[in-house]
Amino acid sequence: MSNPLKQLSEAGQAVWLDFVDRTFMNKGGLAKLVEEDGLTGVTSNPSIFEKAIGHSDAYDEQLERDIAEEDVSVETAYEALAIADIKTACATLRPVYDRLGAKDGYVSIEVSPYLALETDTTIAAARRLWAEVNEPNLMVKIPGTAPGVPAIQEALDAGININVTLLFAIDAYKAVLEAYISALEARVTRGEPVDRIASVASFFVSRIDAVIDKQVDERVASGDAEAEALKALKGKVAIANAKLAYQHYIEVSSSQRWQALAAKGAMPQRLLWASTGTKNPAYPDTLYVDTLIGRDTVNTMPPKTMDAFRDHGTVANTLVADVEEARHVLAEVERLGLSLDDVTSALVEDGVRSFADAADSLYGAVAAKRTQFLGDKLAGMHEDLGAALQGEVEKTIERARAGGWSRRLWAKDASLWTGADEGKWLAWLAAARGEQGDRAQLAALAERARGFRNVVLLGMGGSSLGPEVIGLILGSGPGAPTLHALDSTDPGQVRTVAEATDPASTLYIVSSKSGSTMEPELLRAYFWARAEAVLGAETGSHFVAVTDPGSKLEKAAQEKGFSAIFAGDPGIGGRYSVLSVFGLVPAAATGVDIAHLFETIKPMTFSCGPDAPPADNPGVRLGAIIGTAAAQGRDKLTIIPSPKLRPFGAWLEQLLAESTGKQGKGIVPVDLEPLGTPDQYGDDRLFVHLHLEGDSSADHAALDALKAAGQPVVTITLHSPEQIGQEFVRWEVATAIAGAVIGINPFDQPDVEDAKVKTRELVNAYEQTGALTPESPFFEEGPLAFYAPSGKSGSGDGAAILKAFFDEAGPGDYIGVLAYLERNAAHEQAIEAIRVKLRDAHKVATVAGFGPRFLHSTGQAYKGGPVSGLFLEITRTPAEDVAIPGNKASFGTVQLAQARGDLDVLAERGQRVLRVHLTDEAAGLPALLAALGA
Ligand SMILES: O=P(O)(O)OC[C@H]1O[C@](O)(CO)[C@@H](O)[C@@H]1O
Repeated sequence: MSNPLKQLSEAGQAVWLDFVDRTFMNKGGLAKLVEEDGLTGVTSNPSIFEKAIGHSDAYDEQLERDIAEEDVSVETAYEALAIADIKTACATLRPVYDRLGAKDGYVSIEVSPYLALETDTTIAAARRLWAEVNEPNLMVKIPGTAPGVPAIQEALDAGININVTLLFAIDAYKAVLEAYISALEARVTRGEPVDRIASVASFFVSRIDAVIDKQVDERVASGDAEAEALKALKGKVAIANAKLAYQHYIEVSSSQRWQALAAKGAMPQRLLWASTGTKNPAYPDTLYVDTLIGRDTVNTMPPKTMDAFRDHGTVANTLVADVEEARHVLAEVERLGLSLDDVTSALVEDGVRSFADAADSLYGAVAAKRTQFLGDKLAGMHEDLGAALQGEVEKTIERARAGGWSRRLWAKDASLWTGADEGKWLAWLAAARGEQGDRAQLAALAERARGFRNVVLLGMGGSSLGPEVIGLILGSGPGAPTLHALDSTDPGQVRTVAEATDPASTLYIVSSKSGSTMEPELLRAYFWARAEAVLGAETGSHFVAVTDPGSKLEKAAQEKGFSAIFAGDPGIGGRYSVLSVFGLVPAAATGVDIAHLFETIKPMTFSCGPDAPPADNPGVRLGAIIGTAAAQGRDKLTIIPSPKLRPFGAWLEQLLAESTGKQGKGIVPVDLEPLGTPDQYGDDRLFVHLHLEGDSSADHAALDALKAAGQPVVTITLHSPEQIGQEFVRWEVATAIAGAVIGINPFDQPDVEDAKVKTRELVNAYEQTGALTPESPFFEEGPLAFYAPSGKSGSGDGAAILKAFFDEAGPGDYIGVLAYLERNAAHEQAIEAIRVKLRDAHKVATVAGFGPRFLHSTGQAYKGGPVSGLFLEITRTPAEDVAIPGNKASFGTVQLAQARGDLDVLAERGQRVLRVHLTDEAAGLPALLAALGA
């Protein structure tokens, strides 16, 4: 005996299934419905796939296979799963399609819900899905939003079957039917066939009642005078709305315009009742099927509704019954001020949002599985944040998800930050994909560099720190030269590099994005003269430049006959440039295999992609954590590296500090501060353990103790040192996102400039007068001379002055030791001792920098970031200075000018500062350590 579902088709209404699931289809569930219930179609949507893929392991095998190719994005991986299912469903329905001569037997797949409000990308997506599924009984589903309608028309015009989804309002449906007819007419005009183009208009039903009924209940509860009339509308409005939509369909079908198309074989665009599962348990479970039965329509049912209807549905020609009553219902809706227009437009918005939410959850599930399958190919991350911070982080992640931050980052949407020029500074995303740097030019350099023993890199900040990390962690390739990165004007340091590198066997890389930074200019003058004395006319062949097009350095390199000039991308700021030529040129010159580097990086770049929602996007997630921690007062990001990864912090410091430290906000990175016990820390820290698998250093136990004491710790695990390349990508994304959380532009560095200007003034004055502007210490003791900006001083002996200064440190403050000294092991040790002493005495974070290196890095945050610093600046009179060819000022003079300029600006910004000048280089530092008790 024919069951009610079958009777429906006999009454002219197609029964479709609003459900797809691989296991269900593999077990023959779909075929059974076709066979036994007369099913003639299938619809899917992002929520349906989310349920299927996100909550079962039926897709794991394919997913694991697909993402073995690591450059498969989450979206591509998801689509491959969905397309495979849709093809299976198309094959199951194909006999129906053939039997009915294309009148039915369709399977729908929806374009990405993120595109619901974009015409062009929707058209492109529809074309892509149509081509990829490549089955005549496919329908591509496009939301019938205002921007969707032109996309629908264009797709139909191109011969693609379309299921228009998310229709709630009769006017929206009218626009869609018009688009269908116009598309067919255009085809007829061009002499193209129209008899195989199918379309349905999916009119959503139950959601309307869900909203209206709620409004009715609220008004009744508030004692509305029209309570009875309002109550009479409950459960009626959605059906009335659908009935009147059908009346429009009948009207248009009988029009001459349609008849002309029908004569050419055009099939009607059927109304499809969607959202037909009953939401209100008080209503019959077959309500939205029983009441909407009519010819040339479709009802797509979730399995539960289908089972209910099969069991106890009633088939009658209800759709055209009681039309006057339907009109009355809608008139009542208006009379009672319920505004169906408002309800339906809100429902469209909700519908778009809820499909996007479902897609987020779906993409998140795919991204999480992807991470699982990538295993050790992807550096891992684990959080122990403590309940309070974790709760705040989850709120940020939800805000980021709802706001589409992963997508907006990659779309270079400046409104993610301050809406300034941020969009212009995101070319580092392409660099992360390995799209920067001419590989042939790099290979040629690598080949030529093999003839050298040393590579001397002259550059500051972003032009030196990344290459130095690569050089120190990955090392030189076999037979390739050794890297010496020089980012200082310290005469001792300049001399050390000069003495270690014979010009005859040295390749010099002068690296500056702007091409006008003072330090590389002076270093270039010095090393050029030194090389020229040995190499004469051959000097240029030992020099290469890396700089942005049109810079002063580019011009100088051309004039001097440098052997190569590598052009940077002006769309990348210095600190984000490591995977562009600024990092790749020194890496290639020292024999790093660039292709292999990007192979290693790839899993991270894809995992941080636009389609990986924040919770499952390693970069965005980390950004949410560090940004939220900073906003909650945990703004001292303390880097605890495995020994082999120690160099990474210098690069990370610049990235975090220069990007976020401005407008009195931001993150203060704390690098190379030895790990202490819980009692030595306040509640302003976030620890990041940069862990290299296999390292069993003592820090593990200390970190466990911190976690147990409630300090937040993020553990990042690299499975090999090579994965350091992945961390460049993760942290660049994280920093950009942290900028969005903190609410600043992470791509400018406004405060660095001020110190540069002050330094320039001092150096220029020196060039004219032969002396720096005079200054006098407020106190002298042996080899120590104490300076403070005007009006500030101290009393007692050196130890007392230092004590009084540091005693000002309170909770949340930090102490900075800014050493304008040679960066060498002995000085590093001395500074570490000072930091530990001060941290333990005052329970505050300590940072340190060698000047002028840190000026182009953390200096931005010290000047523009939180005004909670106490800075001890250490300068000295060098025992042996180094002259700079073509300049009156020596390196020692320039360095001192930089220190003074820096101190002035720090003081101007309200930071607390004290300078100790070592008048005797050898005796000074021990005397200072003694005065500090370190
Ligand atoms: O590559 P350039 O233009 O010489 O700049 C070096 C560094 O100086 C800074 O501009 C800060 O002074 C950094 O942002 C940059 O990385």
